[in-house]
Amino acid sequence: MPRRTPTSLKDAKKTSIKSSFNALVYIPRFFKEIWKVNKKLFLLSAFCRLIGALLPVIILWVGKLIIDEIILQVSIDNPDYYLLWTYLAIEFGLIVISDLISRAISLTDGLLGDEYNIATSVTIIKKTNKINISLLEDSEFYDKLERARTQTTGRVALMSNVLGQAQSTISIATLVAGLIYFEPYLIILLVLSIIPSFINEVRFSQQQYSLARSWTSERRELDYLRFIGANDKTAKEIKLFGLTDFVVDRFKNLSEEYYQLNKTLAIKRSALGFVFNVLGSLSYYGAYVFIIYRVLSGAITLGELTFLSGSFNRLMRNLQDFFSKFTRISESALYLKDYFDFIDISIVSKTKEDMSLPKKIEKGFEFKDVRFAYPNSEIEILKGVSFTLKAGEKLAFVGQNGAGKTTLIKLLLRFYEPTSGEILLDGVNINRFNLATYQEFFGVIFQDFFRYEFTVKENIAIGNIDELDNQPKIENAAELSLANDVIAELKNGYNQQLGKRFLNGQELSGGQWQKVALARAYMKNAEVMILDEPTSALDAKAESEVFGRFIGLTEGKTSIIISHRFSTVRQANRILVLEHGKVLEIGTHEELMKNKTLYSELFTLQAEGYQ
Ligand SMILES: Nc1ncnc2c1ncn2[C@@H]1O[C@H](COP(=O)(O)OP(=O)(O)OP(=O)(O)O)[C@@H](O)[C@H]1O
Repeated sequence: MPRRTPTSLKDAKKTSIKSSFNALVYIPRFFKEIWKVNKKLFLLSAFCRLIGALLPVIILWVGKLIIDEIILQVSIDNPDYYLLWTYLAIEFGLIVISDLISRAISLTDGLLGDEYNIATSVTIIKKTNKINISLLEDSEFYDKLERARTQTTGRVALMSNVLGQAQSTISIATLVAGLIYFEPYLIILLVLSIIPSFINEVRFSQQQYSLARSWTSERRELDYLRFIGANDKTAKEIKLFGLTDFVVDRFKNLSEEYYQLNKTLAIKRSALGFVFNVLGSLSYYGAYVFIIYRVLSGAITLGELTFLSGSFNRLMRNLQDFFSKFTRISESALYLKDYFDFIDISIVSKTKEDMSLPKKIEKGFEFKDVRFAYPNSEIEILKGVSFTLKAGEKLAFVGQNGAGKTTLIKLLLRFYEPTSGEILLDGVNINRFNLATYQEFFGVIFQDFFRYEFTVKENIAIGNIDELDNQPKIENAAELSLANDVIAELKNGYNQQLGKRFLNGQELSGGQWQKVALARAYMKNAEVMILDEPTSALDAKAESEVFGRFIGLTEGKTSIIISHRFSTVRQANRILVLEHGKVLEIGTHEELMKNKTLYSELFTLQAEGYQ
């Protein structure tokens, strides 16, 4: 893992305040998405918030009426308490409604948040699937994906905050109206009490976001270290090689760095926050003194005093909350930008995908002087590769580790585009076909196939998930790949959960996993079959049997086999020997043996090893 130069707080300040305000433009789109998720719930939440916004001023007003009524009744000879008890009953009713409303708000927010969460997770998974592999392997892009993925809870909080903000705005407007009606001068004190803490909040939340953002890849590294440090897959090596301290030190050093930067920021934020809050309290008491003075001079009633001081206090808290939420919103809106940036990534092909795929391959594939370097890499992996894969032919790729065999497959499958040269199918450049339908053409098992911790049945059906319920087809595929013997030993047969992550899961050996994965290749009747070292973990007998079946079954089918075992390779119609990204030789086993170059040398070497 290459480490970047440590990011300081200063570096982290790069994202400007302006950009945080700019990010607010994503809010309407965000709400459009939430609206689409559940309209009824959204309307219910908005309605509750409207009621919740009006209640504070009404409660304060009823409080004023109660006090004034008490004073009135105390001062007269024949008191009548009917109105007083009525006011009290109304206030009680309002308090009950207020509680009900706030619970309804958190309930609707929670439910809406959960639904939105599910919807965005699905969107991210679907989008990731559409994005080209080359982009997924790019670390900058990966960081974007990570931010989009991990900020799901942040987005839910954002929704509550924005809705809460709308509620606060109405609440504030009604309280301000009351204040203006009785004592307009109080507004000046209110503004004075609020501005400093607002500036403080904006500044620090901005820095917080910038810090978190600039540390995306380090946080990814921390996650990775946490994963390898406490994981069943790595436990063997970590214990055996005594790697615990190495991993712990690396984790501690990196997290300590982040912790320190965060700590500095948090301390500064709290200290300044305290100072500004004291300023706020000062102005509140200034207002209080002013109101008391007005009562003493007979300008306003005691009831109005409670109303005004209550309104002022509430307003100040509401405004502080409003501004701190505002900064939190603009901070989360920046994450929103990451999310929309991710889902907006253009997946339009650079070329016109206007040709229709042949129903059946007529001539075959042709690589014409294909050169290729992986994105962000200077190293040319393929250096002018030319060959043909004829329709119905079985071609084997042979070559040393890193020669570029798998890379050839990745180009054929259009995971990447050649840097120069072209790949043709029946004379048409493959990038002229619709990508999804083109890829449908292939049945591929990679050497680093994924071990899905699902049931055996699902693991096999992954080769053609539409056939998940087609048990005979799954069993047939398992038989062809020899996985049926493995499954026969499992307690729950085809329904056995694989892997150790979930309850009652059963772990398989490397070779057993390979047999299960291999069965995927037989799940669809693909035009082209590609097996990239599919038998490396099988014992010699099993391998020969697997290949015997494969050859028999794919008779007349175009296929590619990559293998380091020459007993397998020799069964192919032709063999392509790749060396340092170039075609060294291509021909039948007999032809290559006669050539007496790399193939015959390696074949003889391996044959001797078996004697
Ligand atoms: N995603 C990638 N980004 C950058 N370089 C890569 C990537 N994948 C592979 N390479 C590099 O490309 C070269 C060829 O890799 P490739 O997997 O095609 O070799 P191979 O012939 O299949 O090897 P093996 O027999 O070990 O499977 C290697 O040097 C490897 O480091």
